[in-house]
Amino acid sequence: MAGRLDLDGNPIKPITICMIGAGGFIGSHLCEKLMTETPHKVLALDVYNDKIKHLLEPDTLQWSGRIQFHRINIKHDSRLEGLIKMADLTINLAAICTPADYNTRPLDTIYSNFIDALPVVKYCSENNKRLIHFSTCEVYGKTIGSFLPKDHPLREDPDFYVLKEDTSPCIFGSIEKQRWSYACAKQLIERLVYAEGAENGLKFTIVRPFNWIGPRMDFIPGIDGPSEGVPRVLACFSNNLLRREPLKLVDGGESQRTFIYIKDAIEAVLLMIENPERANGHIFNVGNPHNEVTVRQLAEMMTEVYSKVSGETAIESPTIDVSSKEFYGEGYDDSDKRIPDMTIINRQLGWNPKTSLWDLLESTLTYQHRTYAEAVKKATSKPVAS
Ligand SMILES: NC(=O)c1ccc[n+]([C@@H]2O[C@H](COP(=O)([O-])OP(=O)(O)OC[C@H]3O[C@@H](n4cnc5c(N)ncnc54)[C@H](O)[C@@H]3O)[C@@H](O)[C@H]2O)c1
Ligand SMILES: O=C(O)[C@H]1O[C@H](OP(=O)(O)OP(=O)(O)OC[C@H]2O[C@@H](n3ccc(=O)[nH]c3=O)[C@H](O)[C@@H]2O)[C@H](O)[C@@H](O)[C@@H]1O
Repeated sequence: MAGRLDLDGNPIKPITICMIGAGGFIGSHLCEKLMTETPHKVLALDVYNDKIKHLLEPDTLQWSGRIQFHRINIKHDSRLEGLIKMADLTINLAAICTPADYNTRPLDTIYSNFIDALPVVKYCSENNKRLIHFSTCEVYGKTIGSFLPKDHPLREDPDFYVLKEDTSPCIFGSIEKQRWSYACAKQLIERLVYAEGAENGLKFTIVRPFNWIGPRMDFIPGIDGPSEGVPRVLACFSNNLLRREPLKLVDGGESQRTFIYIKDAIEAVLLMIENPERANGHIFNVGNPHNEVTVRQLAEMMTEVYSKVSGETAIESPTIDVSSKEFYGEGYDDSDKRIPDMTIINRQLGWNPKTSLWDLLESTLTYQHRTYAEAVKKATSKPVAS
């Protein structure tokens, strides 16, 4: 760890980071990276800590003393400002960010992604502290190309679908399509952070993740989360595979996504943390433009990879079509395609993703199988109470 240098060859000084939402999927990987590869200290804030328990106990861990967990709900906790003041940098990850909530709990979604983030921005600005705020690729909404007729040649033109931080518009559906409550709240908090930078000199970086996936993402319904809960697609499909049920393709599984391995993405965040001069004032897409698939192709690939890692043959009909109304309820809508432009992050931080979709699914599904297969078997073999 000694002698670590930033991208300009300067020694990296140890800092204290106030990480809000540290107990979630991204937070747990970021804490792990910071503890194992850097000398930085983390004040880890969250309402849960199950996903970082392995970093907090026991006291003999080489980094004990460098990570401190604070069980705090930022909605209502007067300790928040003090913790931000104690740190050099605040990273805000806290949010409701599962699509099943956007149209069914729009108020909670808007409060979580906008109102609850306001004091964090304010305390950073007033106390002259640097902020890395987690937004989302969903702020781009739909592509311009999606409004062209299906067979229009311009749909093939990258100008009509590649998403660029500084030039692409944000295109959402109508208000009754409540799916966009999340994207719209994230867009407004981005605008607020940006304005604090412009008017009051806040040093900020905004991250727009494009479908980061890997171990510890969300939960498996009925095992470590509610039976009726609907997590993001990786966990939905993992759950179906573990239970030997068909994978559900919403509206035919035609939407396209680019998936990036969490460990590649965390490398990008570490570069932002340790190169403030290069990261401040920027909005960064963080994704893997080479890993594009339709959701149907993702289902097929996950089925194949899961068979390989579990040694179980796939079921006879591995997928089933469901309507979005049936799966998510009224007010659902979707992003059609998400290809991140990588020019800015490449220029500022020299970062590129490495892991192919096949490889990242292989390591992630190996983890899912090892972590959940026994528990699912037990849960499904329980006799039904009469
Ligand atoms: N995973 C992705 O690919 C992805 C993509 C786009 C955007 N993001 C954004 O990145 C951030 C982190 O995402 P994630 O995938 O780790 O989600 P996650 O749900 O796993 O983590 C969010 C964490 O924030 C905590 N939290 C929520 N509200 C809180 C509150 N009021 N007080 C304290 N803690 C609170 C939750 O308990 C949770 O542990 C979110 O802002 C999300 O919108 C993630
Ligand atoms: O991860 C991201 O970058 C962002 O996008 C996600 O949104 P989305 O990609 O639509 O969410 P997923 O639940 O991962 O769904 C991906 C696609 O799979 C489909 N899906 C999902 C679950 C399922 O069982 N079947 C299925 O076909 C969805 O309809 C959607 O088209 C979430 O909004 C956020 O976590 C985040 O901000």
